[in-house]
Amino acid sequence: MAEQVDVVVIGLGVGGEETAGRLAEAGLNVVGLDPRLVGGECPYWGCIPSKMMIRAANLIAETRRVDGMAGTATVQPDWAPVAKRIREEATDSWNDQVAVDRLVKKGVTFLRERGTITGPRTVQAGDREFEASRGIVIATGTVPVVPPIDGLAGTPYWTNHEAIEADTLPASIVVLGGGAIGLELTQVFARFGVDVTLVEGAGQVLSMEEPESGQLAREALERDGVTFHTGVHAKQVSHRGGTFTITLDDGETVTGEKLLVATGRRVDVAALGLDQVGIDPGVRRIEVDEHVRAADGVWALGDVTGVGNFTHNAMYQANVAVFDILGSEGAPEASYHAMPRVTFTDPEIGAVGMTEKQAREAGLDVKIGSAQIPVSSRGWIHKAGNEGFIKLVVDNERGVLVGATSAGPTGGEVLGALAVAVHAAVPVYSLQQMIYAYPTFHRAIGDALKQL
Ligand SMILES: Cc1cc2nc3c(=O)[nH]c(=O)nc-3n(C[C@H](O)[C@H](O)[C@H](O)COP(=O)(O)OP(=O)(O)OC[C@H]3O[C@@H](n4cnc5c(N)ncnc54)[C@H](O)[C@@H]3O)c2cc1C
Ligand SMILES: NC(=O)c1ccc[n+]([C@@H]2O[C@H](COP(=O)([O-])OP(=O)(O)OC[C@H]3O[C@@H](n4cnc5c(N)ncnc54)[C@H](O)[C@@H]3O)[C@@H](O)[C@H]2O)c1
Repeated sequence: MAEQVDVVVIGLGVGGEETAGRLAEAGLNVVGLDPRLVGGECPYWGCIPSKMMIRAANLIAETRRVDGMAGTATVQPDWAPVAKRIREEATDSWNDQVAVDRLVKKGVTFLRERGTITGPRTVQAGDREFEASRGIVIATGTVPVVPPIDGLAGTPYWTNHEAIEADTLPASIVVLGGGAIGLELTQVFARFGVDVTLVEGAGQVLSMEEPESGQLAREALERDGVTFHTGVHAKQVSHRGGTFTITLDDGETVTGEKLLVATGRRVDVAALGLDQVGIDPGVRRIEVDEHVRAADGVWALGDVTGVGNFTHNAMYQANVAVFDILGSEGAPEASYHAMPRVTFTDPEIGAVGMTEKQAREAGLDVKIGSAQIPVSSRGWIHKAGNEGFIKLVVDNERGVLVGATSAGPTGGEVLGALAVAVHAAVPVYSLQQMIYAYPTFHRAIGDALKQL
């Protein structure tokens, strides 16, 4: 006999945890299910520990910049404090008791179980079944893509989990995939003295962003000693005597003590019972409308929707779902035209909205404005580590920005101003009349606007 509740949330990563907690605080009877850790990828194997690693790696790089600018400094990189901080401060050694207690305190019934949809409003969790009168929220995230490369399966390759959990670093590593995960971790490893070889199948790294961004990231990582192979795929992998040997499809071989597979993410919903609610179980992502509804009485949010694999998107969609489920007045409608994203390499590469290519493919009358950070006043003062640029993508017909990139020492922070401009469709004329504080990095936005 199914137990009666208001809402069942399947998956308690950042999106599901937020949704379950807020609905329970609003007085609904909520069941939250997750067989793994409450909080999901971001706090345990994603954003937070990886940014701790990046903070440490950037300290090393900044120290190396002292020479010639502020005296002399030497630094002896040591992974031990980084691993300790990740274990003790970020993840509690991958124990979610604090998060579970927080959720339960909000009133959520938490079960460490996998959820399976068994009917339009019913979910099985272990030996219990729940009937959710308001509906079901799917927030099951993604899992790493492991390409079907000959010999790869069965080898002790790393995904982001093993990379984040590493107590010690190898002498060398091959990184497969030059997206956000590949680039961020590659730079960390390289700055801690690991010999890194990065293999990217596309013609350049960070291929979804502006070509200038990929070029900038590559040059920065090459300065850190990274070797790149772009436009080639791994054809064969072997692991013998503690060494990975990867044969590429151009005939070259690369070797490393470890192999990190960072070739993207995929949804894993085949066994979720989506057919019970009229959704094809073979989907590559669960499509949602502006209220993040996926079907009658079903909401989906976060990475599983394929809108953008970012914590801020999961939180954004969670907010939309909460308002809709509660039937609140003035419920917000989701819009993704100003989706921000930041790759936390040094220089940081922030972007919002469309790239130039996407805008042209959308048939817009595109105009581009750009500025180089090293020749801006702040960039020139900054000197060592000042690489970066601003690129603005304008819809000339509407006279507004539809996209922008901000790369540089604080590229992710400077992005904030550009995100507002794209989000609110601030007229370019108005942006041109703004006063940009001197001498800030964000003042380069004003320089780029002068070209329009
Ligand atoms: C190395 C790395 C670095 C990252 N850095 C950033 C960053 O700096 N900024 C940023 O915005 N994003 C970053 N991300 C992405 C971010 O982690 C994700 O976008 C975010 O975690 C998505 O949240 P989610 O709730 O959709 O899914 P997840 O966090 O993946 O959580 C999904 C949960 O669902 C559970 N689940 C799956 N199936 C079931 C089922 N059938 N029943 C019950 N539970 C189930 C899983 O166990 C999991 O706990 C990073 C990711 C990685 C891997
Ligand atoms: N700072 C951030 O916000 C942040 C950081 C890390 C991850 N993330 C999110 O996590 C998700 C996963 O990150 P990711 O870097 O794994 O994925 P990604 O999709 O960003 O990049 C994967 C890369 O691997 C390449 N690739 C695919 N198959 C390959 C193969 N067989 N050989 C060589 N290269 C191959 C692709 O061309 C692509 O460049 C991303 O969607 C990202 O949004 C975000």
